[in-house]
Amino acid sequence: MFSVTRISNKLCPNTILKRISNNLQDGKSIASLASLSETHQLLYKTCKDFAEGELKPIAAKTDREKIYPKKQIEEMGELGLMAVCIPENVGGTGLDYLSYAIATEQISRCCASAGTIMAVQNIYVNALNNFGNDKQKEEFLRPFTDGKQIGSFSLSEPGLGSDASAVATKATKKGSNYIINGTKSWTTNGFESKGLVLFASTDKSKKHKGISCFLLKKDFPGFFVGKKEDKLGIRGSSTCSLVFEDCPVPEENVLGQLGKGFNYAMITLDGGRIGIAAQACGIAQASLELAVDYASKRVSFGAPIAKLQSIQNKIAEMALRVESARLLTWRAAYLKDSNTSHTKEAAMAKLAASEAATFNAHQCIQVLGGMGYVSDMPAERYYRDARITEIYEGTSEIQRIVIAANVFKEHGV
Ligand SMILES: Cc1cc2nc3c(=O)[nH]c(=O)nc-3n(C[C@H](O)[C@H](O)[C@H](O)COP(=O)(O)OP(=O)(O)OC[C@H]3O[C@@H](n4cnc5c(N)ncnc54)[C@H](O)[C@@H]3O)c2cc1C
Repeated sequence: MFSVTRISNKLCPNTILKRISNNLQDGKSIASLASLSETHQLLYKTCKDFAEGELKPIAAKTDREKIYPKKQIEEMGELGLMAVCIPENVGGTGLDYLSYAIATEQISRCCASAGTIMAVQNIYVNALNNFGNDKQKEEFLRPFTDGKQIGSFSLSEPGLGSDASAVATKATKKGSNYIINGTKSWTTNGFESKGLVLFASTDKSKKHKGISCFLLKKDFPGFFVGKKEDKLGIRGSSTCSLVFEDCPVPEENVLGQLGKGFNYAMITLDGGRIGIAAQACGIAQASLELAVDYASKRVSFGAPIAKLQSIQNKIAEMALRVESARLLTWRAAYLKDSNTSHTKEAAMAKLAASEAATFNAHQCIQVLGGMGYVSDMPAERYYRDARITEIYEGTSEIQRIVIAANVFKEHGV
């Protein structure tokens, strides 16, 4: 069995990713889109080995029994995967976004549920890091970097999803507190998380300019967790509604500036979409690998089905889609790392990768025939897991709107 402690001790006194982070700071090499730096290759191999040793064996049970993979998430925390792009001085791993994309793909290739938990946790810490003050970082970020405590990011409501400006949850100032009332839906990690980034309206008349962002702990009075949703896929990751009934939040828990919540959500989701694109690449890659392996072994009409041109066409198309999607994902990460605008590129990456994941999982089942349709093989799980990547953090329809708006802008229209 792969051991986090063993590999950490062998390679460095802290965690392997911290060592990688030091290499990056030494300026040894910067990632290019054509070939990964030595550092990123080492990260890739570490995450791949971990995921194959620790996540692949539990992925089917995690899905079937809807189990939160606590031990494995804590190990991912030890590896530095729960705060990948957070500076070391607040407990993070201090790596770049390309590293985050590489790591998320490898985790999701073996267990998409773990990939979801990791992606949303990284969104939570990134929001804290980008918009929080020092005191908020000490309370809501540092203790959330090692996988022992995780966080959630709650924007959606029963009446809002794609239209993120329609926040109905209210935050009313009373003395030195804001009193929160309302219901949030679809909160990933909502069942296990101890910290929450919450969006609520402090001034409904200002529409999206009246949305603010708050930091909450699970034990605040008036904060209730609803039932876990019974989902098609990513069943090891919890999705819950959250209910707030006269929940007092101290005014020092406003994240950033009042009325800037909508901007913060959009900026955070630009980065988050790169993570979901990477997750989708992982599912697309796993589907391709399974189809190739099966096609080389399954004999029909006296020869492996890999010899059939119709199977070869499917494999070619699957490989093309996942490699194209990965390049778009790495490009978006590279632009983010270069502090360059990446809204269009993140939307393109998410759109291409999520559609590659659903396409590849669909074709994988076709290549496996009947064996693709039963849970003895992971193809049907890939098919179910892939589907969410076209929905959360902006549906495919919304990604197309974002891309088109940016293309028109580029052309001065
Ligand atoms: C498993 C899961 C986990 C999630 N995790 C989180 C989380 O952690 N935090 C969080 O805040 N949210 C989360 N979400 C919510 C998710 O982001 C929303 O479900 C998603 O944004 C879509 O919103 P909706 O479900 O309200 O669909 P709607 O917005 O009602 O859309 C329904 C359909 O209409 C289309 N549509 C809507 N508006 C337009 C338009 N203007 N043009 C074209 N088509 C349009 C959509 O593309 C979609 O096909 C999660 C959802 C799921 C299912």
